[in-house]
Parts: sequence; C-alpha cells; structure tokens
Amino acid sequence: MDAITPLPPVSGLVLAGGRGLRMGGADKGLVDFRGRPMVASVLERFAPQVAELMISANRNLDAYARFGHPVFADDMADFAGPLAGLKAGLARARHELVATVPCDAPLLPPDLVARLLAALLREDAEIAVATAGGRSHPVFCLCRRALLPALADYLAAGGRKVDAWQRSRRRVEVAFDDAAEAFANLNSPADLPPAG
Ligand SMILES: Nc1nc2c(ncn2[C@@H]2O[C@H](COP(=O)(O)OP(=O)(O)OP(=O)(O)O)[C@@H](O)[C@H]2O)c(=O)[nH]1
Repeated sequence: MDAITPLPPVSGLVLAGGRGLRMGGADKGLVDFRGRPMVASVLERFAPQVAELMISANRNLDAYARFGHPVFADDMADFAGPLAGLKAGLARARHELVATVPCDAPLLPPDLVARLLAALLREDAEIAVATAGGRSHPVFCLCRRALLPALADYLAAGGRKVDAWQRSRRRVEVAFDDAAEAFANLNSPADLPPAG
C-alpha cells in the first residue's frame, strides 16, 4: 500500500485593505451583500479551506476584528495595493503556505485552496494562481511564505503590480473555467444584488 503524505496546512489571508474607489470609497468588505457584510460570506467559504484565517485591512479594523480572526494594517505608507497586504500576511502567517482571496468575491470556489495546493506541490512552484476564461485572477493565489524577502525587495523598489510580481517568480496557473462566475468581484454599486 502507498504511504499517504498528509497535505501541508495553509494560512488564509483575506485582502480587505483597498480604497474601494469604484465603490464610491466604501470599505468593500463591510458593504452589505445579502444582508450582511460582504467579508462574512468570504470568510464562511474560505474558513473550511485553511488552517488559520487572517484579515488584512486598512480601515475599520475594529469592525473586521468582530469576525474573530487577527486583523492587521499594511506596514507601508498609503495604499500600496494588494502586495502590501500580502507582505504583512506573509510576515504573520503561522504556516509555510499562504492563500489569499479578495474581500469582494463572496462566491469564491469551495475547492479553491485544494486545487491551488495540488498544482503548487505538483510543479514545485512558488506561487499558484487561479485563472478563468483565459484571465488570471492574481489575488486568488497560494504562495510560499519564503517569498517574503523577495516581495519586500520588490515593494521597496516601487513595484506594485501583483500579476507582474507573480510572473517574475516560479508560478503555475490553475484553470477554474468550470467555476468562472465564482471569481466575479463586486467592485461597484452596480455589481451588487438588489437589496431586499
Ligand atoms: N491590504 C491591502 N489590500 C488591498 C490594497 N489595495 C487593494 N487591496 C485589496 O485587494 C483586492 C483587490 O483590490 P481592487 O479591487 O483591485 O482594489 P480596491 O482598492 O479594493 O478597489 P478600487 O479602488 O475600486 O480599485 C481587494 O480585496 C482589496 O481590498 C492595499 O493597499 N492593501
């Protein structure tokens, strides 16, 4: 009989630190989605997939803390983008592997982490990124905590683009064409379902 290798635990990081300009400057994770803050749906879908949860936020930290997980702000001036949140998350993660999702994708796939993890281990990659319909979704990713020094250097040199940074590393894409609708971000009021 083959020995079964246990899967490594994954730390989960919800990125909720953006400016939300397309949402009129609202803190998107706290915007109502089906009667509760959008981040509540994200956490509910993400929690069963990871061994710990963390929230990266730059405003309303107390409101995010009510969900019972560690919340922390970026340690960079202004809003430097999702990579600043990833840097803070990699620095705090308890596990070697860290999965990220945005706070504005309340329908994220229930097998997101399992599929990213399988590909990352199979390819011995540094980063696994979800794609759907030929488009990459770089904030739905799994990456190795050991990338922290390289990420810090990229940010210190002024790099801000998630996709460009990921492509500079050993990266594997994972196609979720069967679940493309799960990657729909709710970026503006027009994306939200009608209240009621
Ligand atoms: N920690 C952290 N997260 C961020 C930052 N900028 C964006 N994010 C998060 O990354 C994800 C993708 O961000 P976008 O939707 O592209 O940007 P946004 O600022 O939220 O929205 P727009 O201002 O409308 O572009 C969202 O979940 C954001 O909350 C940042 O500076 N720090």
